[in-house]
Amino acid sequence: MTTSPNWADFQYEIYLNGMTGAVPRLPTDLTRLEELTEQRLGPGPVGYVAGSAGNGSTARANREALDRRRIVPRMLRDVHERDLSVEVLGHRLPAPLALAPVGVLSIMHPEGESAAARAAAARGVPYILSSASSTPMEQVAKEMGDGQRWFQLYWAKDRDVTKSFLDRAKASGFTALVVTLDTPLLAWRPRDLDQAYLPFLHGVGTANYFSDPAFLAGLAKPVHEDPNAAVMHFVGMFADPAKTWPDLAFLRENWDGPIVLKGILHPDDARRAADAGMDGVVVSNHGGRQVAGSVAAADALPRVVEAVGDRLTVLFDSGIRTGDDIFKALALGAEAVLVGRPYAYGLGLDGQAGVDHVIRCLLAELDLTLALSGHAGPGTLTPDDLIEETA
Ligand SMILES: Cc1cc2nc3c(=O)[nH]c(=O)nc-3n(C[C@H](O)[C@H](O)[C@H](O)COP(=O)(O)O)c2cc1C
Ligand SMILES: O=C(O)C(=O)c1ccccc1
Repeated sequence: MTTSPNWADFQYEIYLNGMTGAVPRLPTDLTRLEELTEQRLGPGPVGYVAGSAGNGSTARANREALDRRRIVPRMLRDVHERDLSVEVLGHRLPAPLALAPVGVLSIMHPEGESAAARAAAARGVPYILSSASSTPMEQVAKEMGDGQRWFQLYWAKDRDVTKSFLDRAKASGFTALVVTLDTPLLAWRPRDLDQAYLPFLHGVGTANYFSDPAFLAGLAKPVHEDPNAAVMHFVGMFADPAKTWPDLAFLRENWDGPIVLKGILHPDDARRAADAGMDGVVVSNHGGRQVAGSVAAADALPRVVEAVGDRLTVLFDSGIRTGDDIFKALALGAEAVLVGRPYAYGLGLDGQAGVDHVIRCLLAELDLTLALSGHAGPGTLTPDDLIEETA
């Protein structure tokens, strides 16, 4: 009995459609989406999505660390029936994939996070809604039906706002909480600086705040009377560089479901997460958008898995672009991966259908890579399935 769809069927579907002359609306090599999106949407919004910290070396290192690891395929291991499903945080997922929290998605498409969330829900893939979404969480939740939803928390300075977000997320059916720790400040991002472009200064990505009673209580005037003051209030409070490990107790007390800390790169921080009663970590450097010169996420992953793999759920993101990238992250010990920019570009190019395309390409390619490498599912992957090339 398989609990997961046959993801590789997408390949047959494409070739069958080709018999009537149809080709996919978007490229199946997802690394081409960034350039296409830039051609269609122009440099402003795409610059924000594609941009990273400093001179881009962290984002490049993320790719190099995945590329440097090569798969060693095994033969004659009966892979005719495959199941990509995995158990993550007490839920069975149809594949080891979730959509990463990406804020301000209305700069990519008018339906923004709602369209991405619907695409994820339709494939059974968890959607992690950003605190900085363009649409209030209640609305996005409603559009997801019974799709799995996790809420990403930007841990605000103001306790009342944080508490209010947690209560709203709970009431809207979000099951897991993903707390992003690597963005207590926005990093030095030259592409945004050179364009002097930050979406939320234009009121994009503030919907959860501007619809929040605790946030609104801190404003002297209603948002429509003084939108600039509201934006400045958001900028001053959306994150808090003064937070320390003991502060996690507040989140643990106010959230019943699993809590995952996002942005963990050091094994000692992973151990502290476990000691603080957290349920998981996302090994991530925010897609290279925060610390310029940071360790590549895939290079940090094995040490974190070694430190806490037996105690915590270890997830991974930063640089995943293909099915074989997912294979590699799983072989290094991640239980599932998140993908960020590729689905944002899919959204920009073709709305919900574009996000669906990205999900199907990634999982079809993962399925085929597993099969061709001698694996009927993620469960048999080990670090031994990779070799690391030396320069
Ligand atoms: C445009 C953009 C906005 C993002 N917004 C958030 C956010 O609101 N919260 C968060 O935790 N991470 C955010 N991230 C980081 C992603 O969750 C994820 O860590 C990263 O995109 C993974 O790398 P990848 O883009 O190479 O897949 C954002 C990333 C991008 C590209
Ligand atoms: O741009 C980002 O990477 C990000 O995480 C963010 C932070 C604040 C608002 C929107 C997105």
